[in-house]
Amino acid sequence: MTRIYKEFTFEAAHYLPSAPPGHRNARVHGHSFHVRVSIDGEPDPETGLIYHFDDLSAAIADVREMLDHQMLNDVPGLQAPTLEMISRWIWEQLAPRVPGLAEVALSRPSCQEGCIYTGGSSQ
Ligand SMILES: Nc1nc2c(c(=O)[nH]1)N=C([C@H](O)[C@H](O)COP(=O)(O)OP(=O)(O)OP(=O)(O)O)CN2
Ligand SMILES: [Zn+2]
Repeated sequence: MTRIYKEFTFEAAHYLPSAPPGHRNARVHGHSFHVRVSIDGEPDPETGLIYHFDDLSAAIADVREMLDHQMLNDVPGLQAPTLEMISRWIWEQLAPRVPGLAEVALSRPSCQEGCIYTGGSSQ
């Protein structure tokens, strides 16, 4: 198995509805997010490609457009925009059009924290 990946960044605002009133996480604030999207597979013997980066870039651009400079809480499906939920949401957008999707790794470099979603159970 071979893994390829593409990275992108976006800036967005959010608040955490679960935070207690008055807590700083309950107030609207912004973050810079970094995302790495990974695909597993075997290179096609003819082309040498698992999946063309141009196709991955096109799928990522559509997802980025929905997140960049947005209020994440207003994005359908992101009413609780934690790293856990955003990484899962990115997976759900990409999975129908990216064969072999293996991992969505989302981080906030300024906070030294992140989340890795690899699909599977929603429990
Ligand atoms: N398990 C999780 N815990 C928290 C999340 C999360 O997504 N998953 N998110 C938050 C808030 O978004 C909060 O803004 C993050 O706060 P913090 O870790 O304190 O980082 P900073 O506010 O210091 O980030 P800066 O960008 O450096 O200001 C809380 N918990
Ligand atoms: Zn935050």
